[in-house]
Amino acid sequence: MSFLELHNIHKAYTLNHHENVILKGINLNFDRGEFISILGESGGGKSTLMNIIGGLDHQYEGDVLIEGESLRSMNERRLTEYRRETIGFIFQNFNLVSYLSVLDNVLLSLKMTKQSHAEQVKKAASLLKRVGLEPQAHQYPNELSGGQKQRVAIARALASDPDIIIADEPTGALDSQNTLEVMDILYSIAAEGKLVITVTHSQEVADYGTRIVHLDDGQIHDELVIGAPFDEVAKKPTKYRTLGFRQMFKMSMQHMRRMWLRYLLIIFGSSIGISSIVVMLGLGSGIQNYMNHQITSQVNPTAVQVSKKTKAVDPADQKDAKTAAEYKAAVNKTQTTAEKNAQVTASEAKQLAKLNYVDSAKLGYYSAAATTGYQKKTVTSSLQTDNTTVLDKTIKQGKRPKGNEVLIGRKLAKKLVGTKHYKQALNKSITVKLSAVDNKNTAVTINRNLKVSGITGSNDLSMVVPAKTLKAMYQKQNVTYRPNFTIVQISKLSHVKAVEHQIKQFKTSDKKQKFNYTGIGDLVDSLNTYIRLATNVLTGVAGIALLVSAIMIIVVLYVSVSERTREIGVLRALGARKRDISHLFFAEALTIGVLAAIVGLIFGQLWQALGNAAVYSLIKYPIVRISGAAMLGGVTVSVVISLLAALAPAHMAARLDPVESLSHE
Ligand SMILES: Nc1ncnc2c1ncn2[C@@H]1O[C@H](COP(=O)(O)OP(=O)(O)OP(=O)(O)O)[C@@H](O)[C@H]1O
Repeated sequence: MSFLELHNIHKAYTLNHHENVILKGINLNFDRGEFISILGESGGGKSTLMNIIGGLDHQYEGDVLIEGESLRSMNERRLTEYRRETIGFIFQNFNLVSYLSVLDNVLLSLKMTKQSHAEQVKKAASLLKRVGLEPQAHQYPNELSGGQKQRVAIARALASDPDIIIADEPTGALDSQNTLEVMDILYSIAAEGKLVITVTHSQEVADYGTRIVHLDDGQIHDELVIGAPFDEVAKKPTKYRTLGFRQMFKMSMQHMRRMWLRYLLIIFGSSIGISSIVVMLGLGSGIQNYMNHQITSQVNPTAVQVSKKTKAVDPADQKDAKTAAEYKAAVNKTQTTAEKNAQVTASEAKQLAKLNYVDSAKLGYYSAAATTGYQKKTVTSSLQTDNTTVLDKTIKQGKRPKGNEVLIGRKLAKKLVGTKHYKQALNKSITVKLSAVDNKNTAVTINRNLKVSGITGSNDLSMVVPAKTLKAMYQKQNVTYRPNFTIVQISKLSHVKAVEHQIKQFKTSDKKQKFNYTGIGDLVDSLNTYIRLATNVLTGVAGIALLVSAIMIIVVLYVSVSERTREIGVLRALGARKRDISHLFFAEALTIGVLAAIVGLIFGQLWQALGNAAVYSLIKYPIVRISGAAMLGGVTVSVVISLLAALAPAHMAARLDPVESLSHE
């Protein structure tokens, strides 16, 4: 059994329904230490045969046996292994990876061995020394002569220490001096006990070998042994591995660095999409925050004022009155009835406090018909007991009322002490009067001097007094204190609607709605929903930019696949798996995605700073607020979109036929 055996190899191409038979039954045996020259005219099928031996082409009839193992029986994984471990390819047109240095080109093959990085670099350096290119280790292929390039290719082919070197017209593109040098190296490789198979149509080159095989018109015409094969040399076993994602990532980086302008532009383009998305989200949350800030600085949106739904009291008694005294009594009675109807009882407040999402329900009293007197002035005003709807933020001068104190609105202060010096109302004693009906159905005036503890920014004639004080004032005049509202404090703004819905469900005995409620929580919540909706629409529109960038990435990657088709062929010939090839493009997409996200976030921050600076003098509030979550979302979207964009190009690259890739022009 020979080391390598070809059994009746037939190969045909079908072009335009016409079958073109290239190899017509090739039977050949090869052994280690042989230096075989396959000699023949152009188009005779030499390269086709080499591709079959090298495991690149498996569309043929017959079989190739390597140490008795049939290539035909090998699956994809085993064939890749065969190319990686057994075969070293040298091509007529060198096929070096243009964006890798000489050293990295050689290392590419070594990366598929399990040696340490230091060992790999040492081995690469020694191979370059062997082919006389140590000084050029850090140069790039386009800085080398043809002969030098071919010597790099030889070093690369030797790097994985394969048993067979296939050199397809290695000197075809070289002058006689370089031909001599390259053939000397190939000879020395055979002398080390490897099987070297060269393809040539030069008799002079063929004469270097130990055996010449004439292949013409797809057939072996004759074989000529011109020298003894070299002895086999025992070699140290090499452990192999596949190219991992890290290696492919590194290669992608090297490729992107060489094509930096193209990738810079695509990263810039994609970053516009990401920055517009994060800025739109930031603007949405900024506007929402601003609106909420503006609203909540005036009112408490989580406090709902609940009062009784009342009907006008039938004044029948008044109509029936015969004397002035009877009429007065009827009027007083009507007022008491109205007050009773409007009363919110302690047990009702308790029921309201028990509703879902409600923290508390506190009773209070409101009257729209109070009067306020200061010196000789009397002003009709409203009065309410202190409660959580009166925000500290609204008190512009002084503080909340305690004991015999009252908090008044700015407008009332202006009416009482004059527009210019209204602040002087602070700490002044004013008279607060309310007309009421006592327990004996007699009209009385509730009256007390209260000290102005504070002035609110409110533009109405309002007074706020502590509930205790008002209660005491009522009791003093023998008037029953009947709270007519309760402040329902809700745990969260988003629960206001739900609580209001529950309040609506309270019914009177005649099945009518029992309570009215006033509050702006519902409105604020709806407003927030609209802003969120508008933000989502704007973000969606900004997302179109992302779609465009995804298309740009797809185009760039397709261009990249097309430009790198030969490189893909070389990598496959060196023993890279299909998956390694797709990793090459996923790594590029990942890099584009991450860099675009970073640049996009930087732009976003820049827009945020500019936008906020532009409107700050106007609203004194940062209108763009890019949150951490929006930034994280931006990065994720960018990376995911880039990877999705890479799917089709990476898949196409991985499925490229190695032979067609290598002959790609
Ligand atoms: N993919 C292909 N489809 C169709 N025909 C092909 C294909 N590849 C090669 N051929 C044909 O096969 C024949 C043999 O080609 P091959 O490259 O093996 O010849 P060769 O002996 O190596 O020639 P040269 O010395 O010029 O490199 C040629 O006639 C060529 O046109």
